[in-house]
Amino acid sequence: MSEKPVGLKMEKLLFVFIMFVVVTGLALSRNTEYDSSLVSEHQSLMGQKRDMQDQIVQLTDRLKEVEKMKKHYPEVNFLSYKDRKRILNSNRLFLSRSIPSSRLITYHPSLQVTGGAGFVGSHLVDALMIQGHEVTVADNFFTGRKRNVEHWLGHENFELLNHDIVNPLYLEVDQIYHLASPASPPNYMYNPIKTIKTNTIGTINMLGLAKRVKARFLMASTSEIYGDPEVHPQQEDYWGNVNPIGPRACYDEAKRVAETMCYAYGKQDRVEIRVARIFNTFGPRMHMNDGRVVSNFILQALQNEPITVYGDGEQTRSFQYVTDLVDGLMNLMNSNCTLPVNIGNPDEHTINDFAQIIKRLVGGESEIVHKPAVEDDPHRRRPDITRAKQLISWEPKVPMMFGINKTIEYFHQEINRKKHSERNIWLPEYTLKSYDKL
Ligand SMILES: O=c1ccn([C@@H]2O[C@H](COP(=O)(O)OP(=O)(O)O[C@H]3OC[C@@H](O)[C@H](O)[C@H]3O)[C@@H](O)[C@H]2O)c(=O)[nH]1
Repeated sequence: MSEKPVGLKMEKLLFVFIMFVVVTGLALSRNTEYDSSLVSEHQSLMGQKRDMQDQIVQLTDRLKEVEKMKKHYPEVNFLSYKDRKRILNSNRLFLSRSIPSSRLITYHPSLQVTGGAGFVGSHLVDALMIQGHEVTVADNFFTGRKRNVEHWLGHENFELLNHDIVNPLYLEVDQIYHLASPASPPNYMYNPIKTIKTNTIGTINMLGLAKRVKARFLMASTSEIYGDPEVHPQQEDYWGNVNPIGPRACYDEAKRVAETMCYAYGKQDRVEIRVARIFNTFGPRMHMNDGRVVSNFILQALQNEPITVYGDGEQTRSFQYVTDLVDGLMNLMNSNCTLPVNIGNPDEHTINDFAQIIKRLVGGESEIVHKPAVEDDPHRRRPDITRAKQLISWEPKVPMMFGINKTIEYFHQEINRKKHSERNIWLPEYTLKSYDKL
């Protein structure tokens, strides 16, 4: 056996040692890299976690805000589809070839209130909604306001259409409350032609709709059809005393012809009609610029301005609170009575008395002043409500002082509004309890 030289052995040993060092070094360096990549991965995960936690906090805050904004509707009665008299044939409108498809409205409410965003209309909407009906409002916002029905927007039983009834409207309804028209003398005199069109063409359109879908139709007529009455109190069979070319004629005569059209459709086309002759009415949600005596006097007294009595103030009016009127309209609609019915409170006052009452209830420094008399202003007005009592079991319940105080409260809030966000939404005065009998 040949002996390897020592130098060669040493070389080998050195080589093995170097290899050992190199391999170990490599292995060690790989471990370190592995560890550092784990650390950076961990750090990035922690970063993501923090981001997500921030996002969760932000989302939770937003959810809380949304919860705050969530609409809470007044509680409404639940009526089955059967009780709602809902029309079930959802294709019925589409089968009619005479209706342009752009005009088709594909849902099927059971009640329609024209002028439903107005003062009286919006209170009626409240009552019908709380009873559990599906209500469609058609309003052109000439004197109505979205705010009056804002508390129902988005409710599944409610629909609001920006629609002027001077144009035809096609939808499927069981009952039509036709209230659309300016009602305050300054408003209806401001645009007499529009007032005439709304009450004539608009009424024809709505009667046409009632005829097509076999809906019952209630016409909101007025005590003004009696004109400056020569009979006192006014019974429904009094024919009235109207100046056909005076400044009030656009309203008085248009409402008279609207009544005539109702009875013509009733006779010729068997439309089920109801006619309410509405006497002076007041309450919350009257417009600040309404111009009628109740809102004028309250606003003047609240702002310490002179209370303006037109003429000698010895003319009389009988004032009803709006919820009484709404009850009367619904009683009439659901009765068998096809005769015109006075809906008003026979509690009669001179305008001078009325100015004193408002001044006393509001307080303040206002003086009562007299302004020139209004042309053709009726001298006396008081409803005879015998027919309403007998045929629709209705009479007013709300004492005038109670109603006036509520109206003062409303106008007080209204004049103290400083920002648009202060909505002054007058919530429904009806609750489910009002309809215990349902
Ligand atoms: O600031 C005012 C406003 C009105 N008045 C008087 O108060 C009386 C009532 O006037 P309103 O304007 O409130 O109402 P009117 O009775 O003239 O008409 C009303 O009648 C019944 C409804 O159908 C209508 O809402 C409306 O036409 C009138 O004699 C009027 O001249 C004032 O003395 N001062």
